[in-house]
Amino acid sequence: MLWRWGCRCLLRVVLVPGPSLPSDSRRLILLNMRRSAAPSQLQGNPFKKPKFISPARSHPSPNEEVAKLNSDIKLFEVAANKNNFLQPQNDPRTCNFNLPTKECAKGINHGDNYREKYCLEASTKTTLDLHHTVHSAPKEITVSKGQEEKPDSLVKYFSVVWCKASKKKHKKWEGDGVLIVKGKSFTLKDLEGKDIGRGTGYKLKELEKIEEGQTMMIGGKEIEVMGIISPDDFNSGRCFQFGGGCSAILSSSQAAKKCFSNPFKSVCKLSSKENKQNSFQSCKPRHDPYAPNSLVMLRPDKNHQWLFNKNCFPVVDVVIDPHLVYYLRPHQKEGITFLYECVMGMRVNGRCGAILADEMGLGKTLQCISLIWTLQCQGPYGGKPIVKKTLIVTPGSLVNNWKKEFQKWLGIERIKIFTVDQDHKVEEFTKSPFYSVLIISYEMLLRSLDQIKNVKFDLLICDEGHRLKNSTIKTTTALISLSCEKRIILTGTPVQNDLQEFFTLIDFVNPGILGSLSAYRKIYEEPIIISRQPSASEEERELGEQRAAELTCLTGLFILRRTQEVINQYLPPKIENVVFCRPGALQIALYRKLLNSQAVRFCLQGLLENTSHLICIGALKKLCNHPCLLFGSIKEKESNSTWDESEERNLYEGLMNVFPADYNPIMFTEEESGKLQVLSKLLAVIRELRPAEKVVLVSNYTRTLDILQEVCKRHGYAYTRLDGQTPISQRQQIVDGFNSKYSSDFIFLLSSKAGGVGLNLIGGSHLILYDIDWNPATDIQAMSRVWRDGQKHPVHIYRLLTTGTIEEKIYQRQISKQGLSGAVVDLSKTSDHIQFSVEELKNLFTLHESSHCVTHDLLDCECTGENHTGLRAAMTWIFEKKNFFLPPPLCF
Ligand SMILES: Nc1ncnc2c1ncn2[C@@H]1O[C@H](COP(=O)(O)OP(=O)(O)OP(=O)(O)O)[C@@H](O)[C@H]1O
Ligand SMILES: [Mg+2]
Repeated sequence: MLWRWGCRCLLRVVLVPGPSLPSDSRRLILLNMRRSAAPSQLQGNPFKKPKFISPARSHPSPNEEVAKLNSDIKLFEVAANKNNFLQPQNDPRTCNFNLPTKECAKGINHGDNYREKYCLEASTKTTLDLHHTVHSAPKEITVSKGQEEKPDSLVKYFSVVWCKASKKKHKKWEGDGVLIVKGKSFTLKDLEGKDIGRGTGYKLKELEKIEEGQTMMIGGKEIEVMGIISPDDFNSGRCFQFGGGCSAILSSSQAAKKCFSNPFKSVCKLSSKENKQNSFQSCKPRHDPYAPNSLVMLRPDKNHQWLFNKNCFPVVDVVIDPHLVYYLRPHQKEGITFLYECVMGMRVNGRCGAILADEMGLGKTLQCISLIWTLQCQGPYGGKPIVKKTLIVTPGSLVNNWKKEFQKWLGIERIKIFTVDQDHKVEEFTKSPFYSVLIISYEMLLRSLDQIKNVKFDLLICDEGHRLKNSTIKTTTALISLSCEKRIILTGTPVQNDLQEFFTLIDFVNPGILGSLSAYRKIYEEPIIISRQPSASEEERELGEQRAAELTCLTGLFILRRTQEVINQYLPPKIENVVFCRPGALQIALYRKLLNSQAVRFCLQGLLENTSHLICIGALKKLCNHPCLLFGSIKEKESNSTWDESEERNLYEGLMNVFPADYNPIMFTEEESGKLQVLSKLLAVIRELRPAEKVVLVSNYTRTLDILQEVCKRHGYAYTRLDGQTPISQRQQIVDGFNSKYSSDFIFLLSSKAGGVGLNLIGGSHLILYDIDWNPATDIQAMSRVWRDGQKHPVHIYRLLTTGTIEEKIYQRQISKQGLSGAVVDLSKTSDHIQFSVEELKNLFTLHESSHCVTHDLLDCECTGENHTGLRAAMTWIFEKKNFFLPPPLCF
């Protein structure tokens, strides 16, 4: 027997197989609810067992029952029958059961079999049955570890209702709960996962006998057992069914199925003459859905129509403008289809949010522009446009880039864009009916929030939206306060395995879908984090993994991430070089001194505050970039009044004596830093061998950029610079200038933290990462600035690392943790918070002086790093004194 709970009524739906039933061997029987006091019963709790109805027994006919129901339920039934959504779950791709099936309309291109691919992709991640409200009624109490185990390890799960113990005849149940019985003890949890009762020492026999319908007194609470929960439903967290998330997804499975209406045929009769005329005019799709290569969006199913087509307009195909389709890559067509279905509420019923987390350079901007243009001109109901006004919020440096992209793909006539800057205020936009798209930076948004709130935006796009991962920052609260329902986050850098940040992003696009934060913590975050700790038991590990898989599955419906591989074929080759540079003599002396400082020794003994090691790490990183940076920091600190008590004093003690007595940081030399020396020669090689090519030089620190700028000046290289201080209004101009073939700039100095995201720097084909970040995503972000659509030359990436130092250790950590950026769609990978054990700190705070590349040694690779071709060979040759090691890329 399969059963499910109706989505918005006090009724249960029971599906009974039987020989005399219709073709799909099942029918729906709608039962009146047995009781209604507990909250879940008002919303529908699938883990409450409905009254069993034997297939052989006679029931009231479905028709009789249906007659009692409201139209909502009728629709539910019809949709169910039509779409066969209650089919047995033989398909291993159960996780994606909710996804729309392949279009039925022959000859219409609905996006390159996207759904099939998506299904397969996700199915490799988890085999969980998302369609959790449809499952076999449990036959017997399930035991988690096999019947033959000791009774103490037997675990059973029950859905219950509970109230405080009382002698009243008519109980008023206070809530639903989950009862976990393990050996002689039990735990009672509410549906937010919180423990509300515990007990131990019960008679084993009594606990073993618990069955459905039984009432019991435990831990001062009276409970009634409503049903048995399978270990799988408990482990995945589905039994908690909180926050409406599950029911939303449940409904979508009914909704998102196949098309059923002819695009040219009205679904219902329109009464007035005027309506008929309107419908006649707008009945035709804007573009021909049958034209070759046309890209047609999924037609709304009956459930969607019932919800959103109250006026019974005819259903019209929504077809992407062929002018755009001509340029779209296959993954972009899929992306547009995905975004359309999300914002139209076709994927998760009643939720219109999406996260497009494609890797950098995949053209998220074009996908959004195509969506906006489509929704602004078309809609599935009578062709009526879905969106009038769109708000795009983006980092300041990208405001004009968005405008440029609109113009690039749609010209200046089709759509009117307003960008906010110093001279163009939001008022201008609000007063004019002329503009349909407002592009604003996050900073300006905060300043103009009141005016923005007065405009009714139908679509909100947050570019580089990972910055919204912190729910307490002003920008996030400001954006949450906007009433717009259709919300899209664009990010090439998805959240790095922080489950709380992940929640914030999800909750922003689809508010409430994961329930309250406290429930989310109990049901997902805690078990997942516990499972990742080395001390986790096998049971905890399994629970955590299953909860992670379920979370991935739930959110996978509205998160899409593709990797750069999908555009590799359109791009020139990319050659990545990791250049290990030997530190200079001064650097080595200072490094040794720092490692011998009291601060570092205390850190290793665990005697200092948590953050102290970060100060030590910061000092070592500065030193690797150039000793003059460390010199500057010490001088600055010395003049500070708190210097005497500060931890830095312990770190820097005696360091000044290592510098030459007359050391002047302004007069720094290249020889003092191994990396700077290599950089200077590398620039010379590029200049000599590839005079027409340009270089993007990236650092995380503005002070380091100052040094690099000075090097440019000394060598007479024309340069341009973009960092956090660059006024937003000038940023696009600087980027355009560098990208122009007429520009004489040889070098683009870029602060990766301040301006790395989203920029197109295809004018440069060499990118040098002068320093390394803990987070590999920051480096990948920077690299993606040059290796993207529009790049004409083969791209060379050089990552400079100081041999034997902390930089190598960070790099090793990066390569061992690479792949984490997939975290947004695969949360089951380990956490990457920077928490160091004393062992790790010991490793970090060691200088390896004898090796020319510790990372290479670790690989046990025999190569000498000498057999290079092309530019790499030239580099090796031109350098008179080989103060670097360049292993072949395949080494790593
Ligand atoms: N189909 C296409 N054909 C040619 N060029 C394209 C196509 N799609 C995108 N581009 C170009 O590729 C470049 C990168 O696109 P875009 O800036 O949208 O990437 P992105 O996904 O937003 O990356 P990031 O995460 O770095 O911001 C842009 O110059 C854009 O015009
Ligand atoms: Mg972008």
